Amino acid sequence: MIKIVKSEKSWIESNAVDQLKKISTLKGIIKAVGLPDLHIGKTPVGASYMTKDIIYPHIIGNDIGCGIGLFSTGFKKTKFKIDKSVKKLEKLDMLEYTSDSIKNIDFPFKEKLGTIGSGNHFAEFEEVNKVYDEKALNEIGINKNEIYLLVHSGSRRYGEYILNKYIKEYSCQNGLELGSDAFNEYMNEHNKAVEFAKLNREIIAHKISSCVNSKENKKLLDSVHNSITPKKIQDEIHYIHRKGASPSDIGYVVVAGSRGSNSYIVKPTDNLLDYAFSVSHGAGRKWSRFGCKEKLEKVYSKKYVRQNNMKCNLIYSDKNVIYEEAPEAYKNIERVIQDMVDEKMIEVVASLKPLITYKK
Ligand SMILES: Nc1nc2c(ncn2[C@@H]2O[C@H](COP(=O)(O)O)[C@@H](O)[C@H]2O)c(=O)[nH]1
Ligand SMILES: [Mn+2]
Repeated sequence: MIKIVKSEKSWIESNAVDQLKKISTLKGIIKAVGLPDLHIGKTPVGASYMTKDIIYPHIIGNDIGCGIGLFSTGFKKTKFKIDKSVKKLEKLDMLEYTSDSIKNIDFPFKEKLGTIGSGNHFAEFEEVNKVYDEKALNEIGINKNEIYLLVHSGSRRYGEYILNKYIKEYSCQNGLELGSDAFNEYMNEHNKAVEFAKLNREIIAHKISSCVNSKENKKLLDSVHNSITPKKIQDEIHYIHRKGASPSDIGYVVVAGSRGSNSYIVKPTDNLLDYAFSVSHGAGRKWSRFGCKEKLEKVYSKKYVRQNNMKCNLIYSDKNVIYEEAPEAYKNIERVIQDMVDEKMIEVVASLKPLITYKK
């Protein structure tokens, strides 16, 4: 019932495993899976659960629909001017009202559409670093000589509003029973927040691409890592709760690394029932946000903050992200990927190298 994907070489903090074990005791939880990026959170991140006849909104938390999208830019590697793009992006204010394009959209909190949000949410220009499966890359529509845009963001205040409403009205531990009004209302709002978050990533990609005068902005991949999704298994509907976990049943997904490491495009194996149809969504935190500044302040020079050893440029407004979202605060992405390859959960398609990370 509980499965932790881990090898002798990888590290998962015991507190996160304890958190996962506690959640697995909730009524109706059939399966609880800790993926290689498992780490502590309000509920553990990097986890996936399968339930029947009941759902638990607090497990997936407030950022309903958070996910990762990959977009084309049309820039050839050789033509992409990093310094020029950095200068343009430094002047971009994502909080500025988006445009007439969202005028007719009917969503609560729609003024937040097109904003990235704080913490580890980002938009990042990538070059294809290493190709492992050329055929798969062609199938996705990726040209190894071009530049791509990775966007990680969610439903902003909308998801938070939905979760707070359900926490106030219902007990987290009791969950919402299938067939109840609360279940139907939550799922209805949850599905809208998932759509909101997807649209948000598209608008962010459009704004960033326009800012650097890209001529193309096609969505190639998109995966949601915080959601509750129905899944038919042997004619019975189950509910997959993913908290910082990507679906294994939608085709190719991106597993994010950090702004100081590669990210990976992977192909999940078919029918990962034992893993609640999920794979890792990222590297996962090694350090909690608290304490990062103390650990890194004396080590980082001003120059290194702007451009790290991967030569990735950082654009930020909140100084705290320098430390709290530092590459050092995350686990080793190569280990996370290898653990999933060894477990036969994924095949690697390509790695992406970060060039510019925008966190404003
Ligand atoms: N390529 C980048 N990946 C990053 C960056 N900051 C964080 N991350 C990765 O994203 C996941 C997703 O986080 P979550 O909030 O949804 O749990 C995280 O585990 C990191 O591996 C970045 O700047 N660039
Ligand atoms: Mn996220």
